[in-house]
Amino acid sequence: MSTSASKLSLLIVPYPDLTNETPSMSGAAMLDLTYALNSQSGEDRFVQLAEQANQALGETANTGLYLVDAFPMLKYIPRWIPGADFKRKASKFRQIAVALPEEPFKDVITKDLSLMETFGRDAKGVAYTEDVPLKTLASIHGGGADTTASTLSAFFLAMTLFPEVQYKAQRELDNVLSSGRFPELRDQPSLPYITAVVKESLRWKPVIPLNVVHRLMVDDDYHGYLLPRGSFVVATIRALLYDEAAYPDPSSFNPDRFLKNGELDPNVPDLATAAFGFGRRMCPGRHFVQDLLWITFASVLTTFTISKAVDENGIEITPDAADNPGLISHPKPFQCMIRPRSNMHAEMVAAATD
Ligand code: HEM
Repeated sequence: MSTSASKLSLLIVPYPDLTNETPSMSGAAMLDLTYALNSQSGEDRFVQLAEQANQALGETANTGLYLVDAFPMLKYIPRWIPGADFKRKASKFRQIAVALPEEPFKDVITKDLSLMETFGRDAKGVAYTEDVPLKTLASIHGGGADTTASTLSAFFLAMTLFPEVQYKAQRELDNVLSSGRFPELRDQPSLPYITAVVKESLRWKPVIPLNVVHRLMVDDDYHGYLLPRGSFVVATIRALLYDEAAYPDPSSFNPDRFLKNGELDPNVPDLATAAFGFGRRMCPGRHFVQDLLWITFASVLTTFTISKAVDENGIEITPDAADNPGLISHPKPFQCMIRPRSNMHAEMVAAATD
């Protein structure tokens, strides 16, 4: 076997469950972004901490799931009483919630004493205590990992189920990039279809379908309805992104809905306002993550083809497009095949990852 052929076979990967891979990919990216820490595998303690924290959040953040949400006095019952399972869970989750900010922060602060200097001072000129960077960095690390993994999985699922979209995206990439070159963010204006694939991935599989619950600080008026201070407000993000009037045939993965005459259509509602939440607490990572998704999708589609996996009889396996519900929603586990588009593309990937 020639060198390039052996490299190629190494890169052909049938993924038994792609949703297992994406959390390590995004977890590693978030660790690098927040703490400049390098993680090479999903076994990394800090990547796992973020995954565990998100699982805990998924189990607890749906208001009303536990009786204690409605009757706070239940928090005083002893742990050993039958039905007090929520207390045992809460103490386990608390350990994770404490470890998530503290462990990576300690790791970094012992190596880089200038971190506190970098964080600077508050508006009154007072130096921040360690609590501020500790919690700020953890909210970025924890907030970015699982959400991004969800959209990465949605993208691989869409490419498996909608090969015509993938083909169109690859044609655009091939036309714009001279062969042997990876895309760069500065190529964005020339690659509107890839931008539309990012938008459609965020719309097709809303990451936080019911948003994070908000509570009103003051009375509010909504079309004549009084919403008293203290009310919980649940924004149905999924309903907005599946609104037939704005997005006809919403279950189809159709990036063209964002385009007109080969350009992004400014008249299509800007979904970023819905997929990333609302008001003051709107996702602060939204600009960063859209670029991260763009460069990831563009690089993957430049070099790889994603297709259905086949079973032992050679029959294609069509993944179920359904979701695993939760505060952060993920596509159900699915199989797919990821292989380089050609020997040249295999060489490109091998050279970039050497
Ligand atoms: C596909 C990716 C992402 C989606 C769909 C998403 C979506 C959201 C949503 C819906 C919220 C709640 C907004 C609200 O309360 O109205 C949120 C909050 C937040 N997100 Fe994201 N997010 C993503 C990626 C990221 C990334 C990459 C980061 C960090 C780099 C991040 C950091 C945060 C933080 C810190 C909050 C809490 C903000 C606050 O409560 O003030 N997110 N995100």
